[in-house]
Amino acid sequence: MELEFTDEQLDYVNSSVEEHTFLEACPGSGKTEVVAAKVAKEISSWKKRPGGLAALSFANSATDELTVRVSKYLPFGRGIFPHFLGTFDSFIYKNIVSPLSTELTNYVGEGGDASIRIIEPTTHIGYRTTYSYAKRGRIYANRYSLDLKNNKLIFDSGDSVLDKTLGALALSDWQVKDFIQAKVRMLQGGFATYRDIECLALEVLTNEKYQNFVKLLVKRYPLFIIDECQDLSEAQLLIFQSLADNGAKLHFVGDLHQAIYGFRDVDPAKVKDFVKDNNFTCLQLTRNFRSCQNIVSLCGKLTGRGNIIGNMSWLKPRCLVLQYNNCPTELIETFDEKCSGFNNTVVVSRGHSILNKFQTSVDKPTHIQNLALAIKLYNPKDMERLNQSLLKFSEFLRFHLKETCKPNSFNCPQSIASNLSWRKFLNNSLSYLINNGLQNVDVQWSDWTKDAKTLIRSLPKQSFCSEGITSILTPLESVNLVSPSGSAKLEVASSLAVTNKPSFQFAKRTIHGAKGETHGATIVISSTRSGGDSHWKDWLKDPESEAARFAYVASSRPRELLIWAVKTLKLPERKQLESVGFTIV
Ligand SMILES: Nc1ncnc2c1ncn2[C@@H]1O[C@H](COP(=O)(O)OP(=O)(O)OP(=O)(O)O)[C@@H](O)[C@H]1O
Repeated sequence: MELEFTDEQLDYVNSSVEEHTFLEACPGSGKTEVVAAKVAKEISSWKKRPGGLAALSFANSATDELTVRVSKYLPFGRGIFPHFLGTFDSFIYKNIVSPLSTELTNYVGEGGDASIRIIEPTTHIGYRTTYSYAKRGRIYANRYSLDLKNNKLIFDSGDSVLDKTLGALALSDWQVKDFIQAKVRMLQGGFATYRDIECLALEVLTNEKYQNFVKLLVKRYPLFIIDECQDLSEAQLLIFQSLADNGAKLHFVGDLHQAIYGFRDVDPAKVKDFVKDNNFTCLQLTRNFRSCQNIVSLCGKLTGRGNIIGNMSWLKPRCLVLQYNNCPTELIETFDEKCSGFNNTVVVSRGHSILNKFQTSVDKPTHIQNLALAIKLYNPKDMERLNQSLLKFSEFLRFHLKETCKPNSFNCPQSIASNLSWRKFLNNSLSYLINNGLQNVDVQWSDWTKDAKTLIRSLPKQSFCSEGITSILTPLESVNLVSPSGSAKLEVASSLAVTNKPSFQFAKRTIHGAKGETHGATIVISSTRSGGDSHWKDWLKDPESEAARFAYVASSRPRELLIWAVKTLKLPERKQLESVGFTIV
């Protein structure tokens, strides 16, 4: 269906590319469509060849979506070159760091190819500090990055306890040197994390030595359009500051009220300052085409934003609070009843542990429990369960293969080009494991694990594994699987306690996973205790906080019905929720 753009949307599509511009887009405002129309318009009338524009997103899925929509506006067969549509990470890797990789790292490569290999912080590699720290042994050089602006180390290993422990250390100069030297050795060996690539890009942009390169880079890419700009970290803002200082024009598009990546040093206040300091022209999209006004008004109160227009208001309440005594799963039948008739109901919560309650009694499955859950949930006739099953199996494999994986792709290793072939492999493997008896979970963990070990070791030899997949499965040939600690004599099925309730068909997402989605009805589950960012009281405490933004992102997903499921309320608490616009059921 062709959209008729609103005046606000057209203002952005027709905006000048000779000025820095910030398009503040409320939820459901058709931001992706508007950005696609803008990119296509600029491509069609582009006068700065051989330069091109760079339209950057933060996830591969967002880039794919943008590319499809841009192509729709362009004449058939029209290529994208000299323009760049891709992720921020791939842009700086390909256009800033790769051309200078040997100069930056001393990595000479092989056969004239000095491409740096990207690795994840969780990968085990041979580069470590010389000394041990915090009783955690020698630290892998890909577990941390260097914060050049503030002159400190940032620990970002994916293991929050380790990160906290190491982050709290008061390091002496010789210790900092040890960390830096390990990092230098890793870079010299041709490996880097995406955060290292950011550091190297900053080095290029700020070191006078590379001034001519930067001048050419800005000629090559005089315009940057950045989607979801609220997710820009401090280091990424520094990169854009240097590009702007050298003459590039920036278009930021996003919603500062949807910034939920505080854990990776993202602070929307910094983006706001950047926009102000660089005199951006500010435009707004204030029409929400997704949600009815009842939901839009409530969301406005969460983050103190009141000028958004939604779809038609309903007289019947569309924002409900349901109460549970101990566990939100008590409400499964009420959810069914309240959401019947709405397409696409999704249960959303801050973390996985609440969502897992709707599936299993295991809060944080270990890798062997992931394998058993994958087997137990496998059902090719039920897409939701099949996806859960493939995901759990891919997590099990990721743990054992230690490969660097692509995001949002069922942990598909970087070296496997096709996500689809990886998914097929996961499916074939599960079906192989099940056909060979692993679906019998009415046995003790010790027996089940023994069988699982034999079958997993034989996986690389199966005919459904392509050559590429077989080569990365080598670690499985000698894999050792053991029962979850203290559970060897317990029955697998009962200790997993997977919910088989057929009526509970709703999809489940964390708030991060639900970002950008549209639902018919959204059920947001609050945790039982406040004090973090997963409880409704945390969400209502301060409209400027990240907790409020979590509630905002989750609650702005539904078209028709928003439910918050909370632990039994006292009278003042009921009043508090009613004052935001909820009807307490
Ligand atoms: N001018 C328009 N007229 C009618 N519908 C529109 C218009 N612009 C956008 N829409 C519709 O609005 C809906 C929401 O758009 P979209 O999902 O792109 O929102 P978004 O801005 O990316 O939201 P969020 O930031 O919450 O992810 C889509 O179904 C889109 O087709």
